Amino acid sequence: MKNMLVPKGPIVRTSPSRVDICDVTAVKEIHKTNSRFLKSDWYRKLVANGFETMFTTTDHRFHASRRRLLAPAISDSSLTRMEPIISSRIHMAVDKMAEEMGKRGAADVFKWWLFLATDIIGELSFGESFRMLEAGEKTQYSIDLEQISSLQPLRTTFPMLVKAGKYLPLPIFKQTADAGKRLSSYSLQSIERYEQMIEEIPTHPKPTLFTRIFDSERSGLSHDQIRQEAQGYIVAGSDTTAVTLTYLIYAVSRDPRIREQLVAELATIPEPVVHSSLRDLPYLNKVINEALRLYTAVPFGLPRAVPPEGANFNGYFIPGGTTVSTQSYSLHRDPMIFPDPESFRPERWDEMTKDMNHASLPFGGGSRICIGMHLARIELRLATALFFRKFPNAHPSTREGMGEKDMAMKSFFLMAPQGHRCLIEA
Ligand code: HEM
Repeated sequence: MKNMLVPKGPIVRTSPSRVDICDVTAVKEIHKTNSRFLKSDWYRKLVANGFETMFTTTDHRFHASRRRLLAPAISDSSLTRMEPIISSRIHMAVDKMAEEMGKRGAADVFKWWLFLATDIIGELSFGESFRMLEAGEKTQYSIDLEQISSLQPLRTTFPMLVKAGKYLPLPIFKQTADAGKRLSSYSLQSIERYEQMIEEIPTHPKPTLFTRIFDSERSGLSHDQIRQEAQGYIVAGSDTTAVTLTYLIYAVSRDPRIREQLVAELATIPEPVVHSSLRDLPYLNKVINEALRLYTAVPFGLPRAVPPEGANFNGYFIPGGTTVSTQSYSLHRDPMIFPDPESFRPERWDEMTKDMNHASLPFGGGSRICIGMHLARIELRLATALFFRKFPNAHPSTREGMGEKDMAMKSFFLMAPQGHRCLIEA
Protein backbone atom coordinates (compact mmCIF):
# COMPACT_ATOMS: atom_id res chain seq x y z
CA MET A 1 0.00 0.00 0.00
CA LYS A 2 2.93 2.31 0.78
CA ASN A 3 3.73 3.12 -2.84
CA MET A 4 0.16 3.26 -4.01
CA LEU A 5 -0.74 6.48 -5.78
CA VAL A 6 -3.61 8.03 -3.88
CA PRO A 7 -5.54 10.53 -6.00
CA LYS A 8 -5.79 13.91 -4.29
CA GLY A 9 -7.39 17.27 -4.97
CA PRO A 10 -10.89 18.43 -5.80
CA ILE A 11 -11.03 16.74 -9.22
CA VAL A 12 -10.43 13.00 -9.49
CA ARG A 13 -10.81 10.90 -12.62
CA THR A 14 -12.30 7.62 -11.45
CA SER A 15 -12.67 5.86 -14.82
CA PRO A 16 -12.08 6.77 -18.51
CA SER A 17 -15.41 8.59 -18.65
CA ARG A 18 -16.08 9.57 -15.02
CA VAL A 19 -14.82 12.43 -12.93
CA ASP A 20 -15.62 13.09 -9.25
CA ILE A 21 -15.60 16.72 -8.20
CA CYS A 22 -15.51 18.17 -4.69
CA ASP A 23 -15.51 21.90 -5.36
CA VAL A 24 -18.11 24.54 -4.55
CA THR A 25 -17.71 26.53 -7.80
CA ALA A 26 -18.28 23.39 -9.84
CA VAL A 27 -21.27 22.36 -7.71
CA LYS A 28 -22.85 25.80 -8.25
CA GLU A 29 -22.45 25.40 -12.00
CA ILE A 30 -23.57 21.77 -12.23
CA HIS A 31 -26.58 21.96 -9.91
CA LYS A 32 -28.01 25.36 -10.82
CA THR A 33 -31.54 25.92 -12.13
CA ASN A 34 -31.72 25.20 -15.88
CA SER A 35 -28.22 23.75 -15.75
CA ARG A 36 -26.58 22.47 -18.95
CA PHE A 37 -25.54 19.40 -16.99
CA LEU A 38 -28.46 16.96 -17.29
CA LYS A 39 -28.94 13.79 -15.28
CA SER A 40 -26.68 11.12 -16.78
CA ASP A 41 -27.88 7.88 -18.38
CA TRP A 42 -27.25 6.15 -15.06
CA TYR A 43 -30.79 7.23 -14.00
CA ARG A 44 -32.33 5.40 -16.93
CA LYS A 45 -31.29 2.15 -15.28
CA LEU A 46 -33.81 2.92 -12.54
CA VAL A 47 -36.77 3.10 -14.93
CA ALA A 48 -39.28 0.47 -13.79
CA ASN A 49 -42.15 -1.10 -15.73
CA GLY A 50 -41.17 0.95 -18.78
CA PHE A 51 -42.51 4.24 -17.30
CA GLU A 52 -40.20 7.22 -17.02
CA THR A 53 -40.86 9.34 -13.96
CA MET A 54 -39.90 12.78 -12.78
CA PHE A 55 -37.01 11.19 -10.85
CA THR A 56 -35.60 8.91 -13.56
CA THR A 57 -35.99 11.04 -16.68
CA THR A 58 -32.92 12.57 -18.30
CA ASP A 59 -35.05 14.64 -20.70
CA HIS A 60 -35.34 18.18 -19.37
CA ARG A 61 -38.58 18.98 -21.24
CA PHE A 62 -40.31 15.87 -19.92
CA HIS A 63 -38.96 16.71 -16.48
CA ALA A 64 -40.12 20.33 -16.54
CA SER A 65 -43.66 19.44 -17.59
CA ARG A 66 -43.98 16.58 -15.04
CA ARG A 67 -42.57 18.74 -12.27
CA ARG A 68 -44.98 21.59 -13.11
CA LEU A 69 -47.85 19.13 -12.68
CA LEU A 70 -46.67 17.54 -9.45
CA ALA A 71 -44.98 20.41 -7.57
CA PRO A 72 -48.02 22.50 -6.47
CA ALA A 73 -49.46 19.71 -4.31
CA ILE A 74 -46.21 19.17 -2.41
CA SER A 75 -45.29 22.82 -1.91
CA ASP A 76 -44.80 24.15 1.60
CA SER A 77 -48.18 25.90 1.64
CA SER A 78 -50.20 22.97 0.21
CA LEU A 79 -48.71 20.62 2.79
CA THR A 80 -50.36 22.60 5.61
CA ARG A 81 -53.62 20.82 4.74
CA MET A 82 -51.90 17.51 5.34
CA GLU A 83 -50.35 18.40 8.70
CA PRO A 84 -53.08 16.60 10.73
CA ILE A 85 -52.23 13.30 8.98
CA ILE A 86 -48.47 13.79 9.44
CA SER A 87 -48.84 14.86 13.05
CA SER A 88 -51.18 12.02 14.09
CA ARG A 89 -48.78 9.45 12.61
CA ILE A 90 -45.82 10.97 14.48
CA HIS A 91 -47.79 10.88 17.76
CA MET A 92 -48.49 7.22 17.08
CA ALA A 93 -44.79 6.46 16.38
CA VAL A 94 -43.66 8.16 19.59
CA ASP A 95 -46.33 6.30 21.62
CA LYS A 96 -45.20 3.01 20.08
CA MET A 97 -41.61 3.81 21.06
CA ALA A 98 -42.70 4.51 24.65
CA GLU A 99 -44.53 1.17 24.70
CA GLU A 100 -41.46 -0.65 23.37
CA MET A 101 -39.21 1.05 25.92
CA GLY A 102 -41.58 -0.18 28.65
CA LYS A 103 -41.47 -3.78 27.44
CA ARG A 104 -37.96 -4.13 26.05
CA GLY A 105 -36.07 -1.45 27.99
CA ALA A 106 -35.19 0.38 24.75
CA ALA A 107 -36.89 1.34 21.48
CA ASP A 108 -35.49 0.69 18.04
CA VAL A 109 -36.00 4.17 16.66
CA PHE A 110 -34.73 3.21 13.20
CA LYS A 111 -37.53 0.66 12.85
CA TRP A 112 -40.23 3.07 14.04
CA TRP A 113 -39.04 5.98 11.90
CA LEU A 114 -39.01 3.69 8.87
CA PHE A 115 -42.59 2.58 9.57
CA LEU A 116 -43.55 6.22 10.17
CA ALA A 117 -42.01 7.64 6.99
CA THR A 118 -43.41 4.82 4.83
CA ASP A 119 -46.90 5.14 6.35
CA ILE A 120 -46.92 8.92 5.86
CA ILE A 121 -45.78 8.96 2.24
CA GLY A 122 -48.10 6.00 1.49
CA GLU A 123 -51.09 7.82 2.91
CA LEU A 124 -50.24 11.13 1.24
CA SER A 125 -49.74 9.40 -2.12
CA PHE A 126 -52.44 6.73 -2.17
CA GLY A 127 -54.99 8.12 0.27
CA GLU A 128 -54.45 5.25 2.73
CA SER A 129 -51.64 4.27 5.03
CA PHE A 130 -49.76 0.95 4.87
CA ARG A 131 -50.55 0.66 8.63
CA MET A 132 -47.05 -0.45 9.49
CA LEU A 133 -47.08 1.61 12.69
CA GLU A 134 -50.29 -0.06 13.83
CA ALA A 135 -48.98 -3.54 12.97
CA GLY A 136 -45.61 -2.76 14.58
CA GLU A 137 -43.90 -5.05 12.15
CA LYS A 138 -42.81 -5.18 8.56
CA THR A 139 -45.61 -5.83 6.13
CA GLN A 140 -45.27 -7.68 2.83
CA TYR A 141 -45.21 -4.23 1.19
CA SER A 142 -42.15 -3.06 3.14
CA ILE A 143 -40.38 -6.38 2.63
CA ASP A 144 -40.97 -6.01 -1.12
CA LEU A 145 -39.71 -2.44 -1.06
CA GLU A 146 -36.52 -3.58 0.70
CA GLN A 147 -36.09 -6.36 -1.83
CA ILE A 148 -36.33 -3.90 -4.71
CA SER A 149 -33.95 -1.40 -3.06
CA SER A 150 -31.41 -4.13 -2.31
CA LEU A 151 -31.14 -4.83 -6.03
CA GLN A 152 -30.66 -1.14 -6.99
CA PRO A 153 -26.84 -1.14 -6.72
CA LEU A 154 -26.74 -4.22 -8.94
CA ARG A 155 -29.27 -2.72 -11.34
CA THR A 156 -27.19 0.46 -11.80
CA THR A 157 -23.79 -1.25 -11.93
CA PHE A 158 -24.69 -4.32 -13.99
CA PRO A 159 -27.93 -3.42 -15.79
CA MET A 160 -27.53 -6.16 -18.40
CA LEU A 161 -27.07 -8.77 -15.70
CA VAL A 162 -30.31 -7.67 -14.04
CA LYS A 163 -32.14 -7.76 -17.39
CA ALA A 164 -30.72 -11.22 -18.06
CA GLY A 165 -31.72 -12.12 -14.48
CA LYS A 166 -35.25 -12.80 -15.69
CA TYR A 167 -33.85 -15.85 -17.44
CA LEU A 168 -31.30 -16.90 -14.79
CA PRO A 169 -32.35 -19.47 -12.19
CA LEU A 170 -31.00 -17.38 -9.27
CA PRO A 171 -33.44 -16.92 -6.35
CA ILE A 172 -32.61 -13.20 -5.91
CA PHE A 173 -33.86 -12.36 -9.42
CA LYS A 174 -37.00 -14.45 -9.02
CA GLN A 175 -37.74 -12.90 -5.59
CA THR A 176 -37.18 -9.39 -6.90
CA ALA A 177 -39.36 -9.94 -9.96
CA ASP A 178 -42.15 -11.27 -7.69
CA ALA A 179 -41.71 -8.32 -5.31
CA GLY A 180 -41.94 -5.89 -8.26
CA LYS A 181 -45.15 -7.50 -9.48
CA ARG A 182 -46.69 -7.37 -6.00
CA LEU A 183 -45.73 -3.69 -5.55
CA SER A 184 -47.29 -2.77 -8.88
CA SER A 185 -50.46 -4.62 -8.07
CA TYR A 186 -50.81 -3.03 -4.57
CA SER A 187 -50.32 0.42 -6.05
CA LEU A 188 -52.85 -0.27 -8.76
CA GLN A 189 -55.35 -1.49 -6.17
CA SER A 190 -54.76 1.63 -4.06
CA ILE A 191 -55.27 3.88 -7.06
CA GLU A 192 -58.50 2.03 -7.93
CA ARG A 193 -59.75 2.32 -4.34
CA TYR A 194 -58.96 6.02 -4.40
CA GLU A 195 -60.79 6.42 -7.70
CA GLN A 196 -63.83 4.76 -6.14
CA MET A 197 -63.59 7.12 -3.16
CA ILE A 198 -63.60 10.11 -5.53
CA GLU A 199 -66.67 8.75 -7.28
CA GLU A 200 -68.46 8.29 -3.95
CA ILE A 201 -67.63 11.74 -2.54
CA PRO A 202 -66.66 13.81 -5.60
CA THR A 203 -66.87 17.18 -3.84
CA HIS A 204 -64.57 16.40 -0.89
CA PRO A 205 -62.17 13.59 -1.76
CA LYS A 206 -59.47 12.94 0.85
CA PRO A 207 -56.57 15.12 -0.30
CA THR A 208 -53.48 13.34 -1.62
CA LEU A 209 -50.41 14.56 -3.46
CA PHE A 210 -52.07 13.34 -6.68
CA THR A 211 -55.72 14.35 -6.19
CA ARG A 212 -55.57 17.30 -8.55
CA ILE A 213 -54.02 15.36 -11.40
CA PHE A 214 -56.27 12.35 -11.05
CA ASP A 215 -58.50 13.56 -13.84
CA SER A 216 -56.49 12.26 -16.81
CA GLU A 217 -58.35 14.44 -19.27
CA ARG A 218 -57.07 17.53 -17.51
CA SER A 219 -53.61 16.36 -16.47
CA GLY A 220 -52.78 14.12 -19.43
CA LEU A 221 -51.46 11.42 -17.05
CA SER A 222 -52.80 7.87 -17.13
CA HIS A 223 -53.40 6.00 -13.89
CA ASP A 224 -50.37 3.84 -14.65
CA GLN A 225 -48.21 6.94 -14.88
CA ILE A 226 -49.62 8.31 -11.62
CA ARG A 227 -49.02 4.95 -9.95
CA GLN A 228 -45.40 4.95 -11.09
CA GLU A 229 -44.82 8.49 -9.76
CA ALA A 230 -46.47 7.51 -6.45
CA GLN A 231 -44.21 4.46 -6.18
CA GLY A 232 -41.27 6.75 -6.87
CA TYR A 233 -42.34 9.02 -3.98
CA ILE A 234 -42.54 6.04 -1.65
CA VAL A 235 -39.05 4.81 -2.52
CA ALA A 236 -37.54 8.33 -2.44
CA GLY A 237 -39.40 9.53 0.65
CA SER A 238 -39.26 6.69 3.18
CA ASP A 239 -35.68 5.53 3.90
CA THR A 240 -34.22 9.01 3.33
CA THR A 241 -36.42 10.60 6.00
CA ALA A 242 -36.11 7.63 8.39
CA VAL A 243 -32.30 7.50 8.17
CA THR A 244 -31.97 11.26 8.74
CA LEU A 245 -34.28 11.13 11.77
CA THR A 246 -32.48 8.10 13.20
CA TYR A 247 -29.04 9.71 13.08
CA LEU A 248 -30.41 13.00 14.35
CA ILE A 249 -31.92 11.29 17.43
CA TYR A 250 -28.72 9.30 17.96
CA ALA A 251 -26.39 12.30 17.66
CA VAL A 252 -28.48 14.48 19.98
CA SER A 253 -29.14 11.70 22.54
CA ARG A 254 -25.46 10.88 22.96
CA ASP A 255 -24.45 14.50 23.72
CA PRO A 256 -26.15 15.80 26.91
CA ARG A 257 -25.08 19.39 26.15
CA ILE A 258 -26.89 19.41 22.80
CA ARG A 259 -29.85 17.42 24.08
CA GLU A 260 -30.44 19.78 27.04
CA GLN A 261 -30.28 22.86 24.83
CA LEU A 262 -32.77 21.37 22.40
CA VAL A 263 -35.11 20.15 25.15
CA ALA A 264 -35.04 23.63 26.76
CA GLU A 265 -35.93 25.28 23.48
CA LEU A 266 -38.74 22.80 22.81
CA ALA A 267 -40.17 23.42 26.29
CA THR A 268 -41.03 26.98 25.18
CA ILE A 269 -43.55 25.68 22.61
CA PRO A 270 -47.24 25.69 23.64
CA GLU A 271 -49.45 22.58 23.37
CA PRO A 272 -50.57 21.29 20.96
CA VAL A 273 -47.26 21.24 19.07
CA VAL A 274 -47.93 22.46 15.55
CA HIS A 275 -45.54 22.98 12.68
CA SER A 276 -45.97 26.76 12.59
CA SER A 277 -44.42 26.97 16.11
CA LEU A 278 -41.39 24.96 14.97
CA ARG A 279 -40.69 26.37 11.53
CA ASP A 280 -38.41 29.15 12.80
CA LEU A 281 -37.12 27.64 16.06
CA PRO A 282 -33.40 28.48 15.83
CA TYR A 283 -31.73 25.58 17.63
CA LEU A 284 -34.07 22.90 16.29
CA ASN A 285 -33.36 23.99 12.71
CA LYS A 286 -29.61 24.05 13.32
CA VAL A 287 -29.78 20.51 14.70
CA ILE A 288 -31.67 19.41 11.57
CA ASN A 289 -29.17 21.14 9.23
CA GLU A 290 -26.31 19.47 11.05
CA ALA A 291 -27.93 16.02 10.79
CA LEU A 292 -28.52 16.56 7.07
CA ARG A 293 -24.86 17.58 6.70
CA LEU A 294 -23.05 14.89 8.67
CA TYR A 295 -25.43 12.02 8.02
CA THR A 296 -26.45 12.79 4.48
CA ALA A 297 -28.92 10.09 3.47
CA VAL A 298 -27.96 10.28 -0.22
CA PRO A 299 -24.15 10.27 -0.07
CA PHE A 300 -23.56 9.22 -3.66
CA GLY A 301 -22.53 11.46 -6.55
CA LEU A 302 -25.74 12.64 -8.29
CA PRO A 303 -24.15 11.90 -11.72
CA ARG A 304 -24.58 14.46 -14.48
CA ALA A 305 -23.52 14.45 -18.16
CA VAL A 306 -21.13 17.17 -19.34
CA PRO A 307 -22.76 19.01 -22.29
CA PRO A 308 -21.31 18.41 -25.80
CA GLU A 309 -19.17 21.58 -25.75
CA GLY A 310 -17.32 20.37 -22.62
CA ALA A 311 -16.63 22.26 -19.40
CA ASN A 312 -13.73 23.81 -17.51
CA PHE A 313 -13.33 23.23 -13.80
CA ASN A 314 -10.31 24.21 -11.69
CA GLY A 315 -8.16 24.58 -14.82
CA TYR A 316 -9.14 21.16 -16.22
CA PHE A 317 -11.02 20.77 -19.47
CA ILE A 318 -13.63 18.00 -19.20
CA PRO A 319 -14.91 16.79 -22.60
CA GLY A 320 -18.59 16.52 -23.49
CA GLY A 321 -20.25 13.23 -22.55
CA THR A 322 -18.08 12.70 -19.45
CA THR A 323 -20.06 11.91 -16.28
CA VAL A 324 -19.34 14.30 -13.43
CA SER A 325 -20.32 13.43 -9.86
CA THR A 326 -20.50 15.66 -6.81
CA GLN A 327 -20.81 13.59 -3.64
CA SER A 328 -22.49 15.25 -0.72
CA TYR A 329 -20.52 12.91 1.57
CA SER A 330 -17.21 14.62 0.66
CA LEU A 331 -18.61 18.12 0.13
CA HIS A 332 -20.20 18.07 3.59
CA ARG A 333 -16.82 17.14 5.06
CA ASP A 334 -14.69 19.83 3.40
CA PRO A 335 -12.66 21.11 6.39
CA MET A 336 -12.17 24.53 4.78
CA ILE A 337 -15.95 25.03 4.80
CA PHE A 338 -16.99 22.89 7.76
CA PRO A 339 -14.12 23.01 10.30
CA ASP A 340 -13.81 19.86 12.45
CA PRO A 341 -16.14 18.19 9.94
CA GLU A 342 -16.62 14.86 11.75
CA SER A 343 -18.09 16.55 14.84
CA PHE A 344 -21.83 17.04 15.23
CA ARG A 345 -21.95 20.74 16.07
CA PRO A 346 -25.32 22.45 15.46
CA GLU A 347 -23.84 25.86 16.34
CA ARG A 348 -21.76 25.83 13.16
CA TRP A 349 -25.05 26.92 11.52
CA ASP A 350 -25.25 30.11 13.68
CA GLU A 351 -24.11 31.88 10.60
CA MET A 352 -24.54 30.24 7.23
CA THR A 353 -21.75 31.41 4.93
CA LYS A 354 -22.23 31.40 1.14
CA ASP A 355 -19.82 28.47 0.86
CA MET A 356 -21.74 26.46 3.48
CA ASN A 357 -24.91 27.09 1.53
CA HIS A 358 -23.41 26.08 -1.82
CA ALA A 359 -21.57 23.03 -0.44
CA SER A 360 -24.75 21.66 1.19
CA LEU A 361 -26.40 19.15 -1.08
CA PRO A 362 -28.56 16.96 1.19
CA PHE A 363 -31.51 17.46 -1.16
CA GLY A 364 -29.50 17.91 -4.38
CA GLY A 365 -29.86 21.24 -6.21
CA GLY A 366 -31.18 23.31 -9.12
CA SER A 367 -34.13 22.12 -11.19
CA ARG A 368 -33.65 18.53 -9.93
CA ILE A 369 -33.69 19.44 -6.23
CA CYS A 370 -35.74 17.07 -4.07
CA ILE A 371 -39.43 17.76 -4.60
CA GLY A 372 -40.17 16.26 -1.17
CA MET A 373 -37.83 18.50 0.83
CA HIS A 374 -40.62 20.62 2.35
CA LEU A 375 -42.43 17.48 3.42
CA ALA A 376 -39.16 16.05 4.77
CA ARG A 377 -38.42 19.19 6.79
CA ILE A 378 -41.97 19.22 8.24
CA GLU A 379 -41.57 15.58 9.28
CA LEU A 380 -38.10 16.19 10.72
CA ARG A 381 -39.24 19.20 12.77
CA LEU A 382 -42.42 17.62 14.13
CA ALA A 383 -40.86 14.22 14.84
CA THR A 384 -37.78 15.69 16.58
CA ALA A 385 -39.94 18.01 18.68
CA LEU A 386 -42.46 15.36 19.73
CA PHE A 387 -39.69 12.82 20.43
CA PHE A 388 -37.62 15.05 22.73
CA ARG A 389 -40.67 16.45 24.50
CA LYS A 390 -41.70 12.89 25.30
CA PHE A 391 -38.18 11.61 26.06
CA PRO A 392 -36.11 14.54 27.40
CA ASN A 393 -33.55 12.11 28.88
CA ALA A 394 -33.14 9.94 25.79
CA HIS A 395 -29.72 8.28 25.48
CA PRO A 396 -28.24 5.50 23.34
CA SER A 397 -28.79 2.02 24.75
CA THR A 398 -26.17 -0.68 25.20
CA ARG A 399 -28.77 -3.45 25.53
CA GLU A 400 -28.68 -6.42 23.18
CA GLY A 401 -25.08 -5.63 22.24
CA MET A 402 -26.05 -2.30 20.65
CA GLY A 403 -23.02 -0.06 20.13
CA GLU A 404 -21.33 2.47 17.88
CA LYS A 405 -20.52 -0.18 15.27
CA ASP A 406 -24.27 -0.51 14.59
CA MET A 407 -24.37 3.16 13.68
CA ALA A 408 -21.46 3.11 11.21
CA MET A 409 -22.71 4.75 8.02
CA LYS A 410 -22.98 2.15 5.32
CA SER A 411 -23.93 3.05 1.80
CA PHE A 412 -26.30 0.38 0.55
CA PHE A 413 -27.88 2.42 -2.21
CA LEU A 414 -28.98 5.12 0.10
CA MET A 415 -27.09 5.42 3.37
CA ALA A 416 -28.23 3.41 6.41
CA PRO A 417 -26.83 2.37 9.79
CA GLN A 418 -24.73 -0.76 9.39
CA GLY A 419 -26.59 -2.65 12.14
CA HIS A 420 -30.00 -1.68 10.72
CA ARG A 421 -31.10 -0.69 14.20
CA CYS A 422 -30.72 2.15 16.70
CA LEU A 423 -31.73 1.34 20.28
CA ILE A 424 -32.51 4.34 22.48
CA GLU A 425 -33.48 4.39 26.18
CA ALA A 426 -35.15 7.16 28.13
C1 HEM B 1 -34.55 13.73 4.48
C2 HEM B 1 -35.27 13.25 3.47
C3 HEM B 1 -34.84 13.33 2.03
C4 HEM B 1 -33.60 13.44 1.49
C5 HEM B 1 -32.24 13.53 2.21
C6 HEM B 1 -33.77 13.48 0.04
C7 HEM B 1 -32.72 13.62 -0.87
C8 HEM B 1 -32.91 13.80 -2.23
C9 HEM B 1 -31.84 14.10 -3.16
C10 HEM B 1 -30.37 14.24 -2.82
C11 HEM B 1 -32.40 14.22 -4.40
C12 HEM B 1 -31.67 14.54 -5.71
C13 HEM B 1 -31.33 13.25 -6.42
C14 HEM B 1 -30.53 13.44 -7.70
O1 HEM B 1 -30.27 14.56 -8.14
O2 HEM B 1 -30.17 12.40 -8.21
C15 HEM B 1 -33.81 13.98 -4.27
C16 HEM B 1 -34.72 14.00 -5.31
C17 HEM B 1 -36.05 13.60 -5.17
N1 HEM B 1 -36.71 13.33 -4.00
FE1 HEM B 1 -35.95 13.44 -2.12
N2 HEM B 1 -35.09 13.35 -0.26
C18 HEM B 1 -35.79 13.26 0.93
C19 HEM B 1 -37.15 13.15 1.08
C20 HEM B 1 -38.05 13.00 0.04
C21 HEM B 1 -39.48 12.81 0.19
C22 HEM B 1 -40.24 12.81 1.53
C23 HEM B 1 -39.99 12.62 -1.05
C24 HEM B 1 -41.45 12.38 -1.36
C25 HEM B 1 -42.11 12.97 -2.26
C26 HEM B 1 -38.89 12.73 -2.01
C27 HEM B 1 -39.00 12.62 -3.40
C28 HEM B 1 -37.99 12.95 -4.30
C29 HEM B 1 -38.18 12.98 -5.75
C30 HEM B 1 -39.44 12.61 -6.51
C31 HEM B 1 -36.96 13.42 -6.30
C32 HEM B 1 -36.65 13.67 -7.79
C33 HEM B 1 -36.89 15.15 -8.10
C34 HEM B 1 -36.60 15.55 -9.54
O3 HEM B 1 -35.76 14.95 -10.20
O4 HEM B 1 -37.23 16.54 -9.97
N3 HEM B 1 -37.74 12.95 -1.30
N4 HEM B 1 -34.11 13.73 -2.93
